[in-house]
Amino acid sequence: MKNIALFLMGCGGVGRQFLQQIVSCRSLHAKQGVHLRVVGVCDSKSLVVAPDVLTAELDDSFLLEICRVKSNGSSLQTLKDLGVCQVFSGPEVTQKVIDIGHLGKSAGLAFVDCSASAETIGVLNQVVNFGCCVVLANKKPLTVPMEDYDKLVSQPRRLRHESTVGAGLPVIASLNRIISSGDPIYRIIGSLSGTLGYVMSEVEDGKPFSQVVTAAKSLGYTEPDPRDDLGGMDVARKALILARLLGRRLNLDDMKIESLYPEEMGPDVMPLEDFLVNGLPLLDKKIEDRIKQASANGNVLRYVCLIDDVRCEVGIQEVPKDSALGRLRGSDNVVEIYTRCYEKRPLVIQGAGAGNDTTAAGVLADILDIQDLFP
Ligand SMILES: NC(=O)C1=CN([C@@H]2O[C@H](COP(=O)(O)OP(=O)(O)OC[C@H]3O[C@@H](n4cnc5c(N)ncnc54)[C@H](OP(=O)(O)O)[C@@H]3O)[C@@H](O)[C@H]2O)C=CC1
Ligand SMILES: N[C@@H](CC=O)C(=O)O
Repeated sequence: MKNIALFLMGCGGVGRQFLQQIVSCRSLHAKQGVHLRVVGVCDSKSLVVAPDVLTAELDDSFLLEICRVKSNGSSLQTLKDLGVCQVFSGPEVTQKVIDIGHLGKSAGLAFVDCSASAETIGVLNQVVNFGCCVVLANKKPLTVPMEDYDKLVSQPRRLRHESTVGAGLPVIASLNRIISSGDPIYRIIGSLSGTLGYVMSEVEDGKPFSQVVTAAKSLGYTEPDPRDDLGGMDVARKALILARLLGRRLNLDDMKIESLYPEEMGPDVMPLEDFLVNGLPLLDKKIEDRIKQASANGNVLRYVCLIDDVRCEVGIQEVPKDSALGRLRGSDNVVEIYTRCYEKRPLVIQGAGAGNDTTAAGVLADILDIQDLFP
């Protein structure tokens, strides 16, 4: 039986779904001759770890208890019946996580980043250096300045990040296959935000913007702060990840990013709760008017991402209702890839582009994909 040791960073909507999928896929994985051994889990403040990272694991009932505690909004410190597991909190957590990476060096260990933090890059770069694998749902480690990015991607066979673009859709895998076949990629165009896709199509159907954004948040489509989606930053990160995969040496600062909310409603000015309760309704009329105007022209609004040899940009565009982008509904993403082989008729990838379930499934598939790197 192949034994894959995992350490999970981030136990929010995606992280919990990931743990639940591991537990529910036990018999399937056993048939495939694989066992996923979760050795530790951390959130923003605490860490729970098995007594011996080389041999022990957090058992399934304990993993489900972690999910229960975290979904109640409690800290890992409130976990009862720890048995032989240990909990750490505060400033020592980061060093403990790095120590675990060091231990995992010989036996094989994958760090799974399901956080939404830019701060995990320090730990990830250290554990990559130790020889660990890294699997990401978190886009931020891939959109750091180039110097840190280069370190993270220095061992490409040990890095997987399918869920960072298009949730569970096979966007990265398809691009990697095209790149390795030597087929030049001329252009990528698409709608890569599940949240903005859902918001635009629901507002088109007559619902208020503020109500639809709140629904997208509760459906698990948005980032922890939906302004990351509404401000275009989340799509910009996805576009940057794709552009860097194509070899472009760009940073987020180089990109033009169009926002659906004004600066005075930004995270540095307005607390999240205030934005959700008071800020969002103030935007209803403006968005509704823009959508009506597009409709009067026979069009719909879509938040579009475009990457070619010179451009890497994201923003709102009016597109014909009956185009591939215009026909998108709900949280679906669509990506069109134009290459020498797909010159006139692009390779098109389409489907659910957000949600905890599909994202976690993408992470799980990435892990099974690197099983050959484990003893
Ligand atoms: N939902 C979706 O459709 C998709 C999501 N993603 C990505 O998945 C990631 C997770 O999203 P989601 O689950 O919704 O986010 P949540 O906000 O629900 O959860 C984030 C988790 O990360 C933890 N965390 C924060 N900082 C750190 C840190 N420095 N180290 C370790 N853990 C940390 C939080 O801790 P605490 O509990 O203490 O706050 C929390 O448990 C995001 O990066 C998102 O962009 C990617 C594709 C699709
Ligand atoms: N918030 C993101 C989730 C996936 O990356 C989106 O809406 O697409």
